[in-house]
Amino acid sequence: MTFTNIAVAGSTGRMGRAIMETIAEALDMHLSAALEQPDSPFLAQDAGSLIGSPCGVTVRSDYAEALRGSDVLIDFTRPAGTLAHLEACRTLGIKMVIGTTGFTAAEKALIRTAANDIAIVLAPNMSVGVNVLFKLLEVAATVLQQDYDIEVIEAHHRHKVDAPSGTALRMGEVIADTLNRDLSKVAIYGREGNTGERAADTIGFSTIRGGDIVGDHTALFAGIGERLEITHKASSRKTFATGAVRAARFLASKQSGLFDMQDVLGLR
Ligand SMILES: NC(=O)C1=CN([C@@H]2O[C@H](COP(=O)(O)OP(=O)(O)OC[C@H]3O[C@@H](n4cnc5c(N)ncnc54)[C@H](OP(=O)(O)O)[C@@H]3O)[C@@H](O)[C@H]2O)C=CC1
Ligand SMILES: O=C(O)C1=N[C@H](C(=O)O)C[C@H](O)C1
Repeated sequence: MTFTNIAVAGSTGRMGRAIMETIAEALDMHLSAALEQPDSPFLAQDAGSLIGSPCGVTVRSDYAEALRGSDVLIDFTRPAGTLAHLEACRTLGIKMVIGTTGFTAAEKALIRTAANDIAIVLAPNMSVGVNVLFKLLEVAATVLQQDYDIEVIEAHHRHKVDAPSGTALRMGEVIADTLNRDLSKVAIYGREGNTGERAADTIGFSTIRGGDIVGDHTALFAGIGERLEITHKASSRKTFATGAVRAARFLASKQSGLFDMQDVLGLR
């Protein structure tokens, strides 16, 4: 059997640990590098010891050097970190699975450009359930059209730093695209004070942060006399980590191009 050498960025973070656990369970994957920031207290420690199975791969911050010999980098960090790793991967010809959220439009354009040279999967949510939810939103928006007011509600743990979540924003994009609306013009990010009546065609976003909520997302279609709610609740980060490793496998046959989980799961 041939192994795919996987490097993990943000390796000591919540997702980094879940991804290293999933790699450790996979028969066709090998952890080749574990990356962290230069001030990380985990530098030089065995990355496997963080998940209870030492593996001889130490946590390193010299990413341009540490990445040599890897086939794919799985990156769940922050936009600044991902963009630094992107340049190194482009130089070294290493493919990327990017789960980081919170990119600006300009930052997403940088990722799109890099995908001319390397194959990249970029997705704000790697769970199968959320990617099915995106398809359900297309059906709901197509049938319900402008007679229903649309709101996206998301809830996450107290440590999350970006809002609305990348998944909520993608839900808004899917709905807006289906209805031929421009999300940048119709999105309402929270309401306060004397807001006036709800404007038709807007898509509202509400954010909840608290405790250890892994990730809940609801699309609400509120009409007259009824409302439809489509909800996904993640109860473990394992679902995202499994999706990320599946995305790394998908990239084996790709040399360049930008893909998302709809491509990986055959939902396009
Ligand atoms: N696509 C998906 O399915 C999912 C996406 N996410 C996204 O993944 C990202 C990470 O989430 P989570 O694991 O919970 O976050 P954590 O804060 O637990 O982990 C982030 C890790 O990245 C490191 N990091 C932060 N900034 C940089 C940088 N500039 N360069 C290199 N490394 C950096 C952190 O190091 P340090 O601790 O030293 O700051 C930490 O180890 C978020 O954007 C989140 O929204 C999360 C879950 C699922
Ligand atoms: O930060 C998180 O935790 C998550 N972030 C992703 C997002 O912003 O959509 C996906 C998931 O809901 C967990």
